Amino acid sequence: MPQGRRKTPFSGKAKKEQLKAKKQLKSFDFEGDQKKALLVEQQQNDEASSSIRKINFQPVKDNARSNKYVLQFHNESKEELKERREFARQSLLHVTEKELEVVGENYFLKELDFPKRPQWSFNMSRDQLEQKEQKYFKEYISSIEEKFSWKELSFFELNLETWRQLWRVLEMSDIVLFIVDIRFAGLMFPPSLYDYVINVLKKNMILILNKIDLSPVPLVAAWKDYFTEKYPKLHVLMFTTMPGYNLLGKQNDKAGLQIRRRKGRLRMAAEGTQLLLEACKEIVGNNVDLSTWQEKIKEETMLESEEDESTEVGETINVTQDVGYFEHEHYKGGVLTIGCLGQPNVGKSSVMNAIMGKKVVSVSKTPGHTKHFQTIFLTNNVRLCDCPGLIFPSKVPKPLQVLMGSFPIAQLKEPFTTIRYLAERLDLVKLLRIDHPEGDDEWSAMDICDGWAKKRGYLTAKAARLDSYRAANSLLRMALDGKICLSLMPPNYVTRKDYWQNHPSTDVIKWILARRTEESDNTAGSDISDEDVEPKPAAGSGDTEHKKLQTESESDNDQIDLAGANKFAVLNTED
Ligand SMILES: Nc1nc2c(ncn2[C@@H]2O[C@H](COP(=O)(O)OP(=O)(O)OP(=O)(O)O)[C@@H](O)[C@H]2O)c(=O)[nH]1
Repeated sequence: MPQGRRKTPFSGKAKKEQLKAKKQLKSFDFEGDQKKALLVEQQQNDEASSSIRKINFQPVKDNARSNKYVLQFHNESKEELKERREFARQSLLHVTEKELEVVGENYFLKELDFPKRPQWSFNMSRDQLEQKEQKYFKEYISSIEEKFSWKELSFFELNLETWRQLWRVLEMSDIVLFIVDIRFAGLMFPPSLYDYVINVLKKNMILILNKIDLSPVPLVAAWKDYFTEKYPKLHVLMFTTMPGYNLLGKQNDKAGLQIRRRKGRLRMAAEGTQLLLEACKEIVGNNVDLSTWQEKIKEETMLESEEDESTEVGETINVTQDVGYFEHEHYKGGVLTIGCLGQPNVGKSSVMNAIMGKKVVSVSKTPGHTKHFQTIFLTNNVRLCDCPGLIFPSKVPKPLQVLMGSFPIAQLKEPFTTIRYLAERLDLVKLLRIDHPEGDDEWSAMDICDGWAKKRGYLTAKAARLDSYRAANSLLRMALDGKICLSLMPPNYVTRKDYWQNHPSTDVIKWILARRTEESDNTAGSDISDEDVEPKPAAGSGDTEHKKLQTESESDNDQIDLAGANKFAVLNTED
């Protein structure tokens, strides 16, 4: 036998697999599904053996660069996932309304600070700066690992590149605009960021409570008051990027969603924007002349909705390239720079569009859509800067993070504990009008999913069993959109409901919502009648309306999102 490299035994099946893989690699130069699948598979294999999970990974050839800003989270272990799946099969427990009250500091612990940019100077080379930041970030992660186990922590951003985006936006901004989704406001606002912006950077900070169309008006008033009291230097504003949502009146009419849709061009959220302008005026004083911005709002308010919807994505965008060094000077050149920060999916891009009165940055239902910060001039001396969504380290439970939109639903390995979280706080059985799949009266999260799968006819392709996974995904998407609407509450809200019901700021809230018709203040999150849930279709019209609804809601970039607040329409929509 000739001397040389010893061959390892190779089965016929393994040989076949090898040849198949080679064939696939040969077709690498061709664009198409095969190449995409190969790259995603390659990424998944890498991931399985790594402690870091990369999310929204793009299957492109030049992946090193394109995927610089992908979300990176700690990978959950197999045991963790197994434990959670078993938990989802156990009977649901009832959670009282009082337990929806949250105190942010219990989740954003002091020991869980966010990464700050290490000291730098103009004498450092780009490489030196890069290395210093990498070393710092590694040490930062190790220090967290020493104090906490990954299991008890939330998903939070582990991609240094994304934190760098935050550092740059913080450096270049005169005012930091932090945006939260009102439904989860208490668990989206990191006190450590407030402390850093106000006390270390000595900058001003505005908190935008966005998506107020999704929460009851008294609850919005209570959240505003909570933040104003707790963070005295914070300017707190309420906002919706979908004002005039209820322009067409009744909401539980036979036509369901369609009647709640505001028709016409995408317009500026003028009421909310006016309040933002006033807050900015108070902050900048005489340093920047904001009269052009005021003019813009005035013009917009006077405009009739006859104009065309103008979509001008990228028109005035100046995607700022890597800014390694940036020395901040307040109101440099008489320009006010406002940096928009917040967790993924809170509506940062939508807020920018709503302030502009036209679509200038792209919006998506998929969390983590904005990858690189971008700047845009609102007027000749007001500049907005949109930062990618950032998840700060905390102890917010993972199922809740999914509902908050911090984690892309499509990438979830185990959606059922999130359904459990939801079903213990909202009466999903009643809301969805589902029957127990086994005729029982003890419900588990899995039963809810199976009940929904049965109702919607979701079956697996191979064995034609109920597709619980698809049902769970469908329910989570509805929760993200606000069709199934869960809102957390500030401390002591439940015992003081009457007080908030008649609070003076409820009038301002209704004005921001631009509601023209008299409506109940508790539209979101209240009880649902049978009539609301399953409206009888008008003779001969149901089918067409239903189809229209499907096509319109499919668009990922649909700024005037018809789904929005209408939890009454859960049975009218397709996912
Ligand atoms: N109901 C309601 N939905 C909103 C509002 N603002 C934004 N949305 C929806 O929230 C989703 C996320 O909006 P984006 O503007 O893409 O959010 P983002 O914070 O830029 O997201 P990332 O790119 O993940 O950082 C989209 O489906 C929007 O239509 C609002 O005021 N009310």
